[in-house]
Amino acid sequence: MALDGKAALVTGAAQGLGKSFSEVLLQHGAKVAMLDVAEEAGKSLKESLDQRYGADRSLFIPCDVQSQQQFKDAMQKAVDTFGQLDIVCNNAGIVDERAWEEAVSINLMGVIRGTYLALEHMNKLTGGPGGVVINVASLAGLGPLLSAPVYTATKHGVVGFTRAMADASKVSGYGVRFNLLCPDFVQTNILSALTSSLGPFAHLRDSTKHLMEKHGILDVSQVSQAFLQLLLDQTKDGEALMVLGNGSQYYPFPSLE
Ligand SMILES: NC(=O)C1=CN([C@@H]2O[C@H](COP(=O)(O)OP(=O)(O)OC[C@H]3O[C@@H](n4cnc5c(N)ncnc54)[C@H](O)[C@@H]3O)[C@@H](O)[C@H]2O)C=CC1
Ligand SMILES: CCCCCC(=O)CC\C=C/C=C/C=C/[C@@H](O)[C@@H](O)CCCC(=O)O
Repeated sequence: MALDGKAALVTGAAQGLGKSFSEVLLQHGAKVAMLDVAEEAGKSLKESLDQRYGADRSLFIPCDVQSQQQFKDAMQKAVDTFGQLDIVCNNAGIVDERAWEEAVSINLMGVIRGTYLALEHMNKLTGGPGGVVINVASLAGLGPLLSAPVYTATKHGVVGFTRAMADASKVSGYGVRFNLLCPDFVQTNILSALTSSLGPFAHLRDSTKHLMEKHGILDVSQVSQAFLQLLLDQTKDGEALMVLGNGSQYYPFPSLE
């Protein structure tokens, strides 16, 4: 299978998109370390996956991506268990326009933390095997959502950071590729909790609901198939794959050179 012998780590893996990414990785032969703060959901998922794929193919590690020590220890445990890491998906994220510092801490700082920790283990200049990092942004990382300005900021930050890391890696010779997944609306807990997530911008929820009606709502399986497409295309580096109701397409970033 396409990912035989590969070892992956996914954050926010216990539910929603991260759960779907973990299942696709296992279906295609990879071993997966699943990190999440949702311990019960994570343990339940691990039990289910053990039945389908065997206990040695996956690992659930309770981890808050806001904690440097927890994230460092979790990634080290994954490397100790699987021998190395070839794939890291920084997926964990929230929408919370009231507790906006937490949204920045998870959505942006957590992605930066996971990217830097992944590079520590993958960097060919320091004896690593190389690899690929896929950071989960959003269409809100490419265009603003007026009902969620901080969420928009975190996702725009993930886009800019990931593209800069791809360029830095190419010039430095790290042997690590960095790409972005930018899904449209997807039916997960984030969408279900939307009305309570917008804080001072809740009066603008109808604008986003109209956008959801216009764009449609994706199933997690549509996004995880795009995740696999991005993962398997080794020509992609510094690219953003948009996942839309009518298919997936790479965002045409303008050249500023
Ligand atoms: N659902 C949607 O419409 C879209 C979601 N996204 C992004 O996809 C990613 C996954 O979100 P969904 O699966 O939709 O939401 P979800 O709420 O179903 O799953 C998010 C997972 O992340 C975990 N998590 C939250 N904070 C964490 C932390 N501090 N440390 C570790 N794990 C943590 C949660 O426990 C949960 O299992 C997020 O980055 C989100 O911004 C992007 C575009 C669209
Ligand atoms: C706040 C809900 C976030 C839900 C999780 C997501 O990341 C979904 C993002 C999906 C689509 C985002 C589209 C952004 C479009 C903008 O470029 C602009 O066209 C929208 C203008 C209207 C508006 O701001 O509502």
